[in-house]
Amino acid sequence: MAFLELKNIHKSYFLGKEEFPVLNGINLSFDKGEFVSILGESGGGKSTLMNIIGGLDRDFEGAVAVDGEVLDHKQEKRLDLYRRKTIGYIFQSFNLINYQSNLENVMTSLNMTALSGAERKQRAIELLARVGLKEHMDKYPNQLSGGQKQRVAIARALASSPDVIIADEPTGALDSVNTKEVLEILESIAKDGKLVIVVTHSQEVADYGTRILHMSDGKIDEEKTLKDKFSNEQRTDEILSKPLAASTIWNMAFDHVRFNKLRNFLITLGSAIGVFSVILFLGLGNGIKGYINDQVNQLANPKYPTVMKNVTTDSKASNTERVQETTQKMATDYKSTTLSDKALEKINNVAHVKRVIKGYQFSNASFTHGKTSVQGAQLQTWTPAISEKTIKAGHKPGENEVLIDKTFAKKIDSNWKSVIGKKVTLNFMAFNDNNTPVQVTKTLKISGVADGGQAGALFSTDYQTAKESLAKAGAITEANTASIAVDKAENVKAAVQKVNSIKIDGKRAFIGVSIGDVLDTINTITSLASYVLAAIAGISLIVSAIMIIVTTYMSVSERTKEIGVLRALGARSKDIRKLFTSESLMIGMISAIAGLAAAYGGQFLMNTALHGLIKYNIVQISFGNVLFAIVISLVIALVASFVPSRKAAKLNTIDALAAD
Ligand SMILES: Nc1ncnc2c1ncn2[C@@H]1O[C@H](COP(=O)(O)OP(=O)(O)OP(=O)(O)O)[C@@H](O)[C@H]1O
Repeated sequence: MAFLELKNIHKSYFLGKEEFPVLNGINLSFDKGEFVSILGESGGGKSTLMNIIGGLDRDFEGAVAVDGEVLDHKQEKRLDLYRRKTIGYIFQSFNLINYQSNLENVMTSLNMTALSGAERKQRAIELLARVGLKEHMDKYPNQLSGGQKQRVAIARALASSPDVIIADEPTGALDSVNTKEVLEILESIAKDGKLVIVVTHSQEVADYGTRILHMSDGKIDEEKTLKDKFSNEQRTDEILSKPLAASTIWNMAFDHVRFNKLRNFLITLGSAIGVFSVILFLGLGNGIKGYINDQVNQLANPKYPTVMKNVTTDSKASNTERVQETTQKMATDYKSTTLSDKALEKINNVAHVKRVIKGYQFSNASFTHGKTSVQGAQLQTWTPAISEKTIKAGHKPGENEVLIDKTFAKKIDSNWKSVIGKKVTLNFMAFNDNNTPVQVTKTLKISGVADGGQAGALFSTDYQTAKESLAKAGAITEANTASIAVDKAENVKAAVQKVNSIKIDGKRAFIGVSIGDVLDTINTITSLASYVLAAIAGISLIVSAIMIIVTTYMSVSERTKEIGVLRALGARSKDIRKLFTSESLMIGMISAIAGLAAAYGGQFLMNTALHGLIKYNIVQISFGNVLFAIVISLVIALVASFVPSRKAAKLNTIDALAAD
């Protein structure tokens, strides 16, 4: 039984409906150890026949049997394996991969075998030595002569130790010296017990073989045996074949990214700028949020929410609107805004509330020291809700004492700390039981100086002192504000909710506000602003996606021939898809890393520059931001390469090999 048999092969090409028969019933048998030349006029169908034998063409009638088994051309997987294991291809135009060294070109075929990494390398070096090119193994194909290139191609074709070597015009591009050398190598391959089939126009080349077949009109019209076939003894160097490993595909993609340095650098730069700006804006959002939180927490103790009387009837009103209405009412209908002891008792009974601290709040107070005065200040009584961190000198107010704002202290004396112990006169308007305004005046000793920072001026007195002053002026002494001490920070929200749900006479009685609520609102606004800015910056990521699409398309069309070669070597269609996807992913990953590095650089510069001003790191890139940058870059790369990489995978191998 012959090793390779062609049974009644028919093949036609169609132009529209018109049929052009090329092969008209070919019946041939080949054995191992043969060196068969196929001669024939141009256009006679020799290459077409080779593509069928080589497992590149599946669209024909008839059968190809190897070792007695008929190949099922419908099974792509089976054909991939057949090309990988049984067939070695040598082309007229060498078809070496130009961004791989000669050694790597041979390794590409060996990477589809089960040999270990070290074994592959050793075999590649041995094969290059066999074709006389060991010392050229680290060169690239464009650094070799035509003859040398063809010898690298032969080494590659032999790499997986296939049983059949198909060579389509292997010496067509070579001079007579190189032709002879190549023919000698091909003959030695046949002597090793392999089947060598060579398509040629040259009688001289044909005469080198053991048998000549002549093709005419799609048929074998002449057959001549020149000498006995060489030994066809069973080879001992059979190598198990294996599909390309993901790591190999990744390495090939990396080699190609490196080969096209400038182009890939520019795309990476574009994408990295997108990642950089998005991440910097998100980091800035985090920083601003953190800064505001920090400022607010320096001002107020989150464990002490504030309570005012609710006077709003509109059930849909927000707490901010309610506070506004109560504050306004304090100036027109003061009595309606006071908190009776009985009402406050209800708050005291709420779970997690430890105690209720009564207080006052008056707007439009004035403070006078000698000729220096401040008008329209907000006065409040000291409560633990105010953070002691706000006190920059001195202490909180005790009996007949006042804590004044730093700006006012500076007006009194540029050495502002020296104002402590001095006297100021406090004046403000309160109301009596008839809602008639009464003037309250009190001279107080300055106990300390406070700084309200971004939140505004801070003036506070002791509650008892304020109460006595109100009583002396005949004004209402009931509290108009209160702070509640909650046992634990995590219970604040629940306690405030409960306070807000208390009803007296069927109406909502209180407005409880915690710093957490205020911060929630601020944080929402800040996040929103930073997301909007990041989204605007993100437009550049869309541009980078388009760039990746364009380059992947360019890459596919530039590398069409390479795709054909890889397929002829036995790479699967999904390997080709993975190759292009890996390349995009690599560019996406490098862009993400470069963009992140730049964003961290920007963070460092901005924080260093602004630290003197605000004593806070205003850009804070979080781990979540980093993760987001990486994920978004990879997703963009994946989406952008989706169509082009599929296009590459679907290319017809024969057409791809014929590409210029
Ligand atoms: N993809 C195709 N579509 C249509 N016709 C084709 C296609 N490929 C080849 N042909 C035609 O089939 C015939 C055989 O082509 P083939 O390349 O097999 O000939 P060949 O004997 O190898 O020629 P040459 O010696 O010039 O390389 C030619 O007439 C060619 O025009």
